[in-house]
Amino acid sequence: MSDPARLLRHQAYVDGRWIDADGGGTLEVTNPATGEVLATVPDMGASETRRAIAAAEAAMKPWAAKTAGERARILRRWFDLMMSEQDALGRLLTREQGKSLTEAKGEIAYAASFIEWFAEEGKRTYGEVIPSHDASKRLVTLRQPVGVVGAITPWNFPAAMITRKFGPALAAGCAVVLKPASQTPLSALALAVLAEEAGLPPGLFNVVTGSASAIGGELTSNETVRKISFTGSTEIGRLLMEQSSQTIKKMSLELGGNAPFLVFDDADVDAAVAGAVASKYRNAGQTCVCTNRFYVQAAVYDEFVAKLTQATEALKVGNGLDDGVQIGPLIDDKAVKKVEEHVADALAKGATLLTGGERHKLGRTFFQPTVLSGVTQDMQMCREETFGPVSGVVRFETEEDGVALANDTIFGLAGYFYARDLSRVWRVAEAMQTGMIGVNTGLISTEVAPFGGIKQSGLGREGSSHGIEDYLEIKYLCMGI
Ligand SMILES: O=CCCC(=O)O
Repeated sequence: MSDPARLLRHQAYVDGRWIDADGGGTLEVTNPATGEVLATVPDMGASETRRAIAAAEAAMKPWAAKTAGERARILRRWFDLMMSEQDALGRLLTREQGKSLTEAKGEIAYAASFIEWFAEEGKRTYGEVIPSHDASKRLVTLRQPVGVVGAITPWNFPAAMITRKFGPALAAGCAVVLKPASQTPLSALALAVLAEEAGLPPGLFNVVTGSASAIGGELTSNETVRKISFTGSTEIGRLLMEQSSQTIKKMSLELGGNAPFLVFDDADVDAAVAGAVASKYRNAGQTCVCTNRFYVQAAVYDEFVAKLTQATEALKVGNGLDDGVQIGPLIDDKAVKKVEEHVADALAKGATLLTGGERHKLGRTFFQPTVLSGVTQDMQMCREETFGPVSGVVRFETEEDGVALANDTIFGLAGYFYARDLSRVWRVAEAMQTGMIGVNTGLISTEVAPFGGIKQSGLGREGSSHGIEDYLEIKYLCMGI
């Protein structure tokens, strides 16, 4: 096993060099489970970002000129290194983010899977020969890399949200400037260490740490950047879209969700409870596809609520590095305050607390896994993402009512439902307004399927054979013969 210290970097990575901020400023990265300062990273801004963009532009030309197979071989080495360092990367991720080590190591495998998948997909970016409208002309399309990409990634998946963008971008022949979340830059820097060791040429993978507004402002206004790929809140996505409108950039936005989870009266309730726990409590409820609202049909409501409460009470809360822990701390105090606000709002409007409801006795940002029944659509927890370990359950009567409640939101990322009647399964799947649906399952994420939302949950798809499209432009050639 390698020395884990080699993966813990205190400098940003630009043009193949490890560098400090121009002004020497730094930001602390802390462990949310203990408060320990893990490292400091450079507090950079617009000028360092501009240099990273220039380096990316220069690096992209020879990279795009390579064959897809040549690019794939380097990406494959990066994948292999990530998998051989799965334990060290997972531990670092748990320490900066808080999720359990089992989930963190799972995230590393998930992150690596995007590199492996897109290394191969890069070989299949076919053009077309179009049957011509004119006997003296031949029509052909090429697919070419979009250009320099600005990527902005969140703290809840500090590794996988990076590779889900870098995998297709690099495979397509692009170069990327990344602004990782300030709470979790260490995984990003560790990935850069491994990319360098894999032989990725300098300038293709740049990590600029520091001020979100200054770095984001430069990425969105700089003409060299031809695409922004962002995962985070709808509010910030809107701002980035507005800022990018001046230079008309291509946008991939994976934004907020408010995922409904419906249980119909023909469902296998035990399976629904297992799916509910998997979907709701993943990463302590801090996942954009985590269930946010439960809707349960009247006939199975009491049984579902009782079993969900029992399963929730059995969850082990603690430091993600400790054995058997399933729920780690929330990312920061602001996150806990939002959860508290949603619980207080629900109770004030008539919901019933069945378990949890408060900060955990472990202190810091730990919160008790919570279940509330008698939740209604006007409560904050049905209107916006709670992003914490809180299950609010709403009762509904008819299938139409359930679907209408599920669709009553500006968001449309993921949705889930449990039902056994085949006609109902098709009706509900077609009627639900989300980009992804888990039917009789609470886990849907994989590199081989298209991930993304509709409505105000975003634009574009990541992962799958579609995920590389966003990093390619179609060029049409009309050839007179
Ligand atoms: O929270 C964002 C993404 C989570 C996932 O890919 O399942």
